[in-house]
Amino acid sequence: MRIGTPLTDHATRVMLLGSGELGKEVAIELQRLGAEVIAVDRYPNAPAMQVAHRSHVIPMTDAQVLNGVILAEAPHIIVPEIEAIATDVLAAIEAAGIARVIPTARATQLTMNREGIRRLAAEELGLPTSPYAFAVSAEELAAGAEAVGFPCFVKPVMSSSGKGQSYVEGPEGVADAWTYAESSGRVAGGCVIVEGRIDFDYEITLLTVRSATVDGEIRTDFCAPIGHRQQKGDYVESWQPQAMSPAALKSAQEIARKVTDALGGLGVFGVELFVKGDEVWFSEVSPRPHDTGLVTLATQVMSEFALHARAILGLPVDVTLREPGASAVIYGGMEAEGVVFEGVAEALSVPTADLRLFGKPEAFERRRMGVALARGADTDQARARATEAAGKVRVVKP
Ligand SMILES: Nc1ncnc2c1ncn2[C@@H]1O[C@H](COP(=O)(O)OP(=O)(O)OP(=O)(O)O)[C@@H](O)[C@H]1O
Ligand SMILES: NCC(=O)N[C@@H]1O[C@H](COP(=O)([O-])[O-])[C@@H](O)[C@H]1O
Ligand SMILES: [Mg+2]
Repeated sequence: MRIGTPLTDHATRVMLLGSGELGKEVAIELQRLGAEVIAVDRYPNAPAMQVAHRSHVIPMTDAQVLNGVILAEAPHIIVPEIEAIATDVLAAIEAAGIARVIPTARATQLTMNREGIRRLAAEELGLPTSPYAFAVSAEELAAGAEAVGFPCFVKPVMSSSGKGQSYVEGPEGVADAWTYAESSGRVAGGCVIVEGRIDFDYEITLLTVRSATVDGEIRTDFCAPIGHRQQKGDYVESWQPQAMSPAALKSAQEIARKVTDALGGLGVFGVELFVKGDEVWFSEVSPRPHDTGLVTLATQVMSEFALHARAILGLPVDVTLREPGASAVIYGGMEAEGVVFEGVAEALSVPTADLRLFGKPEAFERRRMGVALARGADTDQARARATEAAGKVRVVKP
C-alpha cells in the first residue's frame, strides 16, 4: 500500500459522504496517515468539514449532484458516513472502476433500507431476528402488527437514530405509529417495518473489522462487545466490555461473521445484537463505525475510527481492548444556533474523563452535540464517571 502526499497529484484522496461526529474522527485518523480528505454533507460547517482538506455542501440524495462532485474530485476511496445517500450512484462509480466504495456499494444499498438488510439476514442467511412484516399503508401496518404480535416496534425502512420509531403496546397505537413514521422517515410516503419485541437481557454492538493482511488476504477481527442503553431509539450511554456468557459471545461472533462476509469489502461494521441468556438475535448492521462505538476512543488501543481508517487504506489493524470504559451522550436540549458549552472544566475534573464536542453549528432538543468518555476499574465505575462528566456540561444560548 502506497500513500502519496496530500494536495499533490499523488495524494491518496478519500471522500467522506456524511460529515458528522463519526466522520470527524475518521477524517482525523485518515489525516494522521497522510490521506487527503474531502468532506461532503448537506449543511455547511459539519463536524468532519472542520478537520478536512476541503468540503462540499450538496444534497447527497440527489444522484446527479452527487455524481458531479465525485467526478470533479476523483477520490480513490469513497466512505459513506450516513445512510441517506443516492447509493445507485455509488454502484455505478464502483462498477466503472472510478473509486472504491467502503465497504462495497452493494453493502451501502442493502443497509440504507431496513428491508434489504433484514431480508438478507433472516431469509438468505437464516440468522435469528425478531418476527417482522413490511407495510406501505396504515391498513397493512395493522395487519402486520397483528401478525408479529404486541408489543412491537414500528420504524420507517429509511431512518436512523430512532427517527420515526414507535413502540406500540396494542392495536390502538398502530394508527399513530403509522402517522409518526410517515412524518419522520427520511423519505415521505415510504414503507415501514413492524418488528415483534425481543425481550432481551441486554443489547450489544459487536464491532467487526474486515481488513487485508500484507499478503492480501481478508481477515475478520471482533472488538470486545459494547453494551448500550437506548432511549427513544437513540443511544444515550455505552460501555465496553459488556460481560457475556461464552456461548452468547460465540453466537454473536458467528452472526457477525456471516453478515459481514455477506456484505464484503473492507472496514468497520457495527453489528447490533439482542441477547437473552445464551440466545442471540440479529437486529441490524452499520457498514461503518457505530455511534455506540464512540466509547472505543477511551478503551481500545485503536478506536473504531482508527480501525476504519487503517482497514479502508488496506493497512493492518489491532482490536485489543486496553481497559474498561464508557461514553455518555450530551444532547442539545434546545433549538439554537452557535451554542456555548459551560462546565467543561468541571466535567474534565471527573477522574479519567474526556470530552468530544462535535462543533455542530445548530442544536436541537434531541441532537447529539457531544459525548463524555471515561475509563474505570470496571464498566460500572466508568459508566458512573462518564454520566457524571456529561451531566456537568451545560449547553446554553450564545
Ligand atoms: N424488535 C425489537 N425488539 C426490542 N427492542 C428493539 C427492537 N427494535 C428496536 N429496539 C430498540 O430500539 C433501538 C433502536 O432500534 P434500531 O437500531 O432499529 O433503530 P435505528 O433508528 O436504526 O437506530 P440507530 O441508527 O441509532 O442504530 C434498539 O437498539 C433497541 O433498543
Ligand atoms: N446512528 C447513526 C449516527 O450516529 N450517525 C452519526 O450522526 C451524524 C448525523 O448527526 P445529525 O443528525 O445530528 O446531523 C452522522 O453524520 C453520523 O456521524
Ligand atoms: Mg440501531
